[in-house]
Amino acid sequence: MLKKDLRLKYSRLRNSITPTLLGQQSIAIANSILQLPIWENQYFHIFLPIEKKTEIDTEGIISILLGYDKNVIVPKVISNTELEHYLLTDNTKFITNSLNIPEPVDGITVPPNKLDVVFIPLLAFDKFGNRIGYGKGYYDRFLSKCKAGVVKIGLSLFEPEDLIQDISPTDIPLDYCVTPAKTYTF
Ligand SMILES: Nc1nc2c(c(=O)[nH]1)N(C=O)[C@@H](CNc1ccc(C(=O)N[C@@H](CCC(=O)O)C(=O)O)cc1)CN2
Ligand SMILES: Nc1ncnc2c1ncn2[C@@H]1O[C@H](COP(=O)(O)OP(=O)(O)OP(=O)(O)O)[C@@H](O)[C@H]1O
Repeated sequence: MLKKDLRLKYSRLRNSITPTLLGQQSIAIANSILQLPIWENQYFHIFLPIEKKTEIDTEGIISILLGYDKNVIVPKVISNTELEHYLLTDNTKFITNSLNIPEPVDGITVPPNKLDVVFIPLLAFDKFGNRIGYGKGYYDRFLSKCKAGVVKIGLSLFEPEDLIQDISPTDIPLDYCVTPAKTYTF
C-alpha cells in the first residue's frame, strides 16, 4: 500500500482502540522489550505519547529503563524539521506543545550520536522493517544523525503490512518492531 493510504487506515484503526485495550497492549509491549538484546547499552531514547492520537503509553518502558539505571532521553520539537533531545531527570518539567506532545521545558541536551537505542513511534510498518510516521520526516532526519550502530526499535499496536510501496532513500528502516503479539527482527 501507499504511505498516504496507510496513514488513513492506521489513524482510523487507532481510533477504534479503547483506553483499556491501549493500557493492556502498552504493558505487553513493555514486557517484550525485556527480551531484546539491548541491555548492555546506556543511552536510550524514547518518546512520550500523544494521548489524543492513541499512541502507545511508554510509561512502563520508561520505568524499566530507569529501574535498570539507564540514561533516558526524550525528544522536543524545536522547528518544522528538527528535534532536540533531553536527558530525563527527577527535575524534568514537561509542557504539552501545540501537537499535543508532552515535552521537556529545558535541561541537559544529548546529541544524537551519543544514543545507543532509539524507540520509534510509527503509524505503520512492513515486513521489511520500513516504517511511516505522520509524514513530517522528523525521525528520518533525527536517525540520520545517529551513529551507525544505533539500535532502532519500532513500537506498534498493529501487525506489519506486506509492503510500504513508496519508500524513499531517506527512509531509515527498523532493526526490530515490537507489537503486543510479537517481536519482529529485520
Ligand atoms: N509521541 C510522539 N512524539 C514525537 C513524534 C511522534 O510521532 N510521537 N514525532 C515523530 O515524528 C515527532 C513530532 N512529530 C509530529 C508530527 C506531526 C504530528 C501531528 O499531529 N500532525 C497532524 C497534522 C499537523 C498539525 O496538526 O499541525 C496529523 O498528522 O494529524 C505530531 C507529531 C517528535 N515527537
Ligand atoms: N534525512 C532527511 N533529510 C531531509 N529531509 C528528509 C530526510 N528524511 C525525510 N525527509 C523529508 O521529510 C518528509 C517526510 O518524510 P516521510 O514521508 O518519510 O515521513 P515519515 O517517515 O512519515 O515521518 P517521521 O519520520 O517523522 O515519522 C519528506 O519530504 C522527506 O523528503
